[in-house]
Amino acid sequence: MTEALLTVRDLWKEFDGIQAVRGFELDLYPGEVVGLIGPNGAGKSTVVNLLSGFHRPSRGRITFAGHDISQARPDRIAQLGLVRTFQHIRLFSELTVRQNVEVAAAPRLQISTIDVALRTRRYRREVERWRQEVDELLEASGLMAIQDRPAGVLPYGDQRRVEIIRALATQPRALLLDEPAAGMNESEAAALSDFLEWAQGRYGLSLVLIEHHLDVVERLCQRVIVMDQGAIIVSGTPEEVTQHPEVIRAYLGEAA
Ligand SMILES: Nc1ncnc2c1ncn2[C@@H]1O[C@H](COP(=O)(O)OP(=O)(O)OP(=O)(O)O)[C@@H](O)[C@H]1O
Repeated sequence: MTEALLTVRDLWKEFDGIQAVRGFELDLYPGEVVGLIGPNGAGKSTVVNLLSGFHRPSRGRITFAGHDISQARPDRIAQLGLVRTFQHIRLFSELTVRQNVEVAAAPRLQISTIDVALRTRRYRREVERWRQEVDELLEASGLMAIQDRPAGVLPYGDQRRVEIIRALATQPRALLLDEPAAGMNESEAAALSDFLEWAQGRYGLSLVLIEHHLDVVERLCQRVIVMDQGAIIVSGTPEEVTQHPEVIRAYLGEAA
C-alpha cells in the first residue's frame, strides 16, 4: 500500500491558555485532496501554521516524505516540498505578475555564476525551461493577459491566483491552501476550482484546502475534515460530512 506523504499524530497547540488545536490527526496520500473546514476560530489556520513550521507544536508529531518536521523551520519544510499559501496575501506588490512568478521559480534554475557570466549553453537551456514553466502557469491560471501589470494593483481574486501560482512555481509535492477563494464571488471561485483541478492533475499534487466556499470543497476534495473548537469532530467524504448533524450544528448552522 502507498505510504502517506504527510502524517500528523496527536497534534496540540496552546496559546496563553487557549487550546487552539487539540489532538489533530491526518494521513495525506500522494495526489490526495483533503478539505479542512469548520467555523471561525476552529483552529484550521493554526493547523496550517503548525504543518508549515510557522508555529511550534505544544505536542505531537508531523512527518513529511519520511522526515520528522515537527520542530523544523518554514524554509526547511518548503525545501522538502511542503508549501503553503497565506490567508492574507503576500506578494511583491511592485513587481509584475510575471516577475512574481519568475522569482518564485528561480531557485530551481540549475546554473552557476559562471554559466550566468559566460551565457553558456546550459544557461540558455535552463532559462528557456524556466520561461516555459512560467508561461504554462500564467496560461493555465488565466493570468497571461495581465502578466505585465504590477501585482499590487490587481483585484483581490487575481492576487490570490498569483499567490497560488507562485507556490506552484516552487514545484511542491504538497500544497497547503489557506482560504484560496476568500473574497471571491461564485464565478471566480469556480474558475479557481478549475485551475486547482488542473494544477493538481498536472503536478500530481497533494492538497490540504481550508475553504469556506463549500462548492469548492465538494468539487475538489476526496475527503473532508471538520474542526470545531480545536478538535476534529467529523471526517469523511464531502457528502457524508455536509449531511452530518454535528457539522450542520457547528458549521452550516452558523453560516445559515
Ligand atoms: N498567534 C496566536 N496567539 C494567540 N491565539 C491565537 C493565535 N493564533 C490563533 N489563535 C487562537 O486560536 C484559535 C484558533 O484560531 P485559528 O485562526 O486557527 O482558527 P481558524 O479555524 O483558522 O479560523 P478562521 O476561519 O476565522 O480563520 C482562536 O481562538 C484564535 O484566537
